[in-house]
Amino acid sequence: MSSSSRQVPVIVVAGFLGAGKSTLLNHLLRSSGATRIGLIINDFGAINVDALLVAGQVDGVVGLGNGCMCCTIDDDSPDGIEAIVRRLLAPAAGIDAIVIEASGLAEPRTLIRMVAGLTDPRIVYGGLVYLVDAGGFLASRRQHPELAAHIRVADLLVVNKADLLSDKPDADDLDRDTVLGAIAELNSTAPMVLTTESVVDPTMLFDPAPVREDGGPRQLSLDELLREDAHDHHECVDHRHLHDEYQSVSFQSVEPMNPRRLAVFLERPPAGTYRIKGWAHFDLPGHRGRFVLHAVGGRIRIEAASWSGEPPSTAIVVIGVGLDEEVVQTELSAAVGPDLNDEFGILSITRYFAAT
Ligand SMILES: Nc1nc2c(ncn2[C@@H]2O[C@H](COP(=O)(O)OP(=O)(O)OP(=O)(O)O)[C@@H](O)[C@H]2O)c(=O)[nH]1
Repeated sequence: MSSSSRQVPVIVVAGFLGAGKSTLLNHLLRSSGATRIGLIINDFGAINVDALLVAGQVDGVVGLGNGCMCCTIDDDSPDGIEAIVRRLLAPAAGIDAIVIEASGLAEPRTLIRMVAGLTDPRIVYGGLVYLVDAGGFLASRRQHPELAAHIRVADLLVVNKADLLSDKPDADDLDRDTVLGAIAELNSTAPMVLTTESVVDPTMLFDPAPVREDGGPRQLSLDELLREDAHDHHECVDHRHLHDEYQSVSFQSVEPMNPRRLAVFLERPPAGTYRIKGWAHFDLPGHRGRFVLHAVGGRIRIEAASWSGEPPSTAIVVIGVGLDEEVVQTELSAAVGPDLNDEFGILSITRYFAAT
């Protein structure tokens, strides 16, 4: 159990592909002071990019790759959620809160049921925090009406990427009032915080008190969910989840990449691509570090990072609908091998460095 005798809250962080869930975890890890957070990170691709990027920075990270945990986790297995939570609760770990980052395609209701169904008396369900990409929300919702149901079950709505919203009359999908109004209409009871870089006050997540208030909207929504007939794994058979439509293709190379050709891949990815994430190494003079790559609905961001003692390599996961795996592999393979005469090729990558 944790250093205190309180129950450890288990918080689920969900949200569509690229909304800012990992950014939120990183923010929590940096800003939670003495609170020790245990992380369970589920990723859709065969390479668990999110967990690999967090592991090494903190203890208590468990990665669950290759499929949404809402369908692939077997509760009774040694790798089941119950067993993982129990491991994190070992007294030596001194964990005060457990945060589960769901894959961007997970079904939040199933995750809530999964956590609420945990029997260990040392934990308490800490609520569903749902991240929304403010810039992509209206378009994603048109494509996936089921996102409305995800927002309805949230206990805390984090509307992230506020920097992409605009007050200009011709802002269309980026119009601030329209976006916020559409989200509020779906869930008027959950508190909504508008953020950039997922900067949320950690006390909004780690105070478990609101969940125990009888009769509050959180408790009611949980009760309703628990009463629903379609239970546990049967739900995966009976219902279509977002991830039924999506595929992921994973690419790895130990050979350095060609920055210019990789930038073209990110800018003009194969048909059906929505999300690209991972890291690359270019092994060029002055640019031998890790380049963390992100593309969400066509928006590209690249960050410089270190290898933290790992051997340099490239690992990229491409997620989308109707992806042709062979095309993805062929195009990424064609971007292997730097051109040492292309002195300025790296600029096609560094131009996407996030302004900080
Ligand atoms: N413009 C902008 N980009 C952001 C903001 N917050 C996060 N991002 C970027 O959005 C991209 C996706 O962020 P992640 O935190 O990896 O998103 P995620 O929800 O974990 O992604 P998946 O796990 O793939 O679903 C990254 O490039 C982030 O740097 C923000 O407030 N504004």
